[in-house]
Amino acid sequence: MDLPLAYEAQLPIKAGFVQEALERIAKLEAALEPIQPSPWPLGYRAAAQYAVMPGGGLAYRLPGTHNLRLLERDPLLAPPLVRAFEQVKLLQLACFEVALRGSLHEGKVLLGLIGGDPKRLQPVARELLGSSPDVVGVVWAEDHPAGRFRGRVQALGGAGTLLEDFGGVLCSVSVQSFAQVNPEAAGRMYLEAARIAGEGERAVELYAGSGVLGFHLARGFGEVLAVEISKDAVKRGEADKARLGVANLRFHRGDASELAKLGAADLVAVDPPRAGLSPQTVQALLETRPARLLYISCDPATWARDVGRLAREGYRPQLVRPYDFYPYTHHVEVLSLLTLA
Ligand SMILES: C[S@@+](CC[C@H](N)C(=O)[O-])C[C@H]1O[C@@H](n2cnc3c(N)ncnc32)[C@H](O)[C@@H]1O
Repeated sequence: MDLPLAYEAQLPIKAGFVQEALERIAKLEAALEPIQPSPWPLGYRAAAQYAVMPGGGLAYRLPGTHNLRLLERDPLLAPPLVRAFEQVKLLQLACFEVALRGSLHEGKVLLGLIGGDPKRLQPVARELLGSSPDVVGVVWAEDHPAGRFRGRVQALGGAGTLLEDFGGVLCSVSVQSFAQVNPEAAGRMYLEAARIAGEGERAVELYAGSGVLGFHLARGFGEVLAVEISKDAVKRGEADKARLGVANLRFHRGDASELAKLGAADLVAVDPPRAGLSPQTVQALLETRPARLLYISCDPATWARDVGRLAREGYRPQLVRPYDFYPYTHHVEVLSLLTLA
């Protein structure tokens, strides 16, 4: 049996990934703040995706292969998702993948069925919604070459969103667009991000998702503009803004590289996907030259590439803190603040 590394032993290794990326890729010397552990080493995940086994059951796809490993249980899942997993794994599902998104705040789960024919999946969705105390909404999504939830999405019944607590701010989550998978760890990070971002007249948040960080920044800035490409995320953000009554946060559906057209800001915050900033977005940042740049990343290598590039143009890291959002995986999140020298 493979015994995983004890949780406490994983933390210095992950902090080491970030330190090494900073030194070897960004070519910068800077002391890291201590890594922030996840509040829960197991049972932390509020979102997960599985392949559906041809004869039934849920499986992980082994990295870099088409091989599947059938799962009896998934110890990383948070309690509401554990119960949903137990129900969903017993269903005969004529689809390719399932996605679960839960809320720790509400104790409920949304289910996404990916691939197959939505008409054929409708009866099983209805049956699940009628019998499950945990699964409260089901959507179908086309199996799209550009990735999960990039094509058509159709509601099969029940709720489309749930409310989740991210650092004391209740924001909506859906199965088809991004929200952090470890809400308690992420909530701590959003609070620290807003603290180090400080105050000012105007902040622009790029790669904003539904604006969870933006709601935190809106306490310290006169106006926050949240820029996001996903229609579903912006729709959720607009609904959250109305529910929370936050008048000084605005959403702009568009590409992060449009920054230079969006007006001056005291602070620009970025939280890109794993690929990091596009060359056009780096260019736009260098044209805009905000005095403070908050950079949140889920990939230390692309973060260090971008930080190295920005450092050659005068930015210096003032604070770098790794966060462990993903215990028992090799992933690590980085919170950083760069300022103009
Ligand atoms: C890592 S998520 C961060 C979301 C948000 N900051 C949060 O904490 O929930 C990255 C987000 O960037 C969005 N995105 C990806 N490419 C983009 C682009 N070129 N311009 C704007 N947003 C983009 C994705 O849809 C996703 O919501």
